[in-house]
Amino acid sequence: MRVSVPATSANMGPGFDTLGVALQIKNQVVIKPAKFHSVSLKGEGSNNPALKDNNMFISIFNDFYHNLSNRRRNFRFEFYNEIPMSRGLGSSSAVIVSAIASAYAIEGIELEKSKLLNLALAYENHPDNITPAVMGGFNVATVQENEVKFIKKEIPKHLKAIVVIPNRPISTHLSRKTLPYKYSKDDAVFNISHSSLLTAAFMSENWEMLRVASYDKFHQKYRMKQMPELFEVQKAALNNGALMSTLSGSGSTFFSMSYADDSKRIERELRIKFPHFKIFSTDFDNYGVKVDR
Ligand SMILES: Nc1ncnc2c1ncn2[C@@H]1O[C@H](COP(=O)(O)OP(=O)(O)O)[C@@H](O)[C@H]1O
Ligand SMILES: N[C@@H](CCOP(=O)(O)O)C(=O)O
Repeated sequence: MRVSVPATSANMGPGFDTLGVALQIKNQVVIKPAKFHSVSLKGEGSNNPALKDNNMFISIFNDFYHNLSNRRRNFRFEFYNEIPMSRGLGSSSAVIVSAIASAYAIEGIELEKSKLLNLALAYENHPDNITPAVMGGFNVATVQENEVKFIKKEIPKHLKAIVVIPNRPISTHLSRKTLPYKYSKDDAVFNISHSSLLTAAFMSENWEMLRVASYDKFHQKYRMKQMPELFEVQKAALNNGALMSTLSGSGSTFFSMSYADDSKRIERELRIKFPHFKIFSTDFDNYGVKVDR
């Protein structure tokens, strides 16, 4: 059985804890019944021995598997990870979503995506990564009475994402603690209006409006202060034709979006200016988590 799940870029600038997109950067896990428990890891995290012992995927998988199954079984877990950890590309959401989906799939139990999403909420209480990880596409999401309420929009093929991934990890949990406890009414209105405009731009495919809508006063400047070079990345991406350029989740990755025709040029210019960062363009994912039995 194989489960794949996309990376996600949350917030999209002003949509703190609300907006997110899924990217064609994937983690995959293959799970096979076996005589003994074993783990193999390829790609991101493969140089981290701790992930072979106390792995967040395996502990969530076991929680669900033991609740769903009356049998005791051992498994071989083969992980193929493309999503870098603690870089603001939703690695933790990917783990949560794929672990829950895997436990149901290995027991042969159908799990509706909406139920999977609500189960994932118990592990990550902001819905902006888990929603696109499950559903794919661009999503606006909120939580009401312990349920995720969301609207999804597929992203057309003529748009690309360009990611700039610094070497430095940022823990989402710690980074959230550096944000202000209260905001002024002016800042709140700024973010509500920009986030609403950005959502309307996606829904109506008015891509030019992203150039106006993607600014934020809630989190980016506080987080980007830790890595001031990110302000230069944002400026360079926008000057070279990106439609929007924002901190991805809590960082450290910077996410930009452009027409496909512009993406290679933007990627090239960013690579020249920031040779020490990993930079590439990628498609959006419109499907979300995928289970092959
Ligand atoms: N492939 C993985 N396998 C196991 N655990 C992972 C994996 N990817 C991420 N994690 C867990 O998620 C944590 C990173 O979560 P977080 O700080 O929210 O970063 P991100 O912005 O990438 O979601 C890691 O420290 C690790 O505990
Ligand atoms: N809204 C959250 C998003 C965190 O995304 P991640 O990919 O960094 O986990 C936040 O801004 O804290």
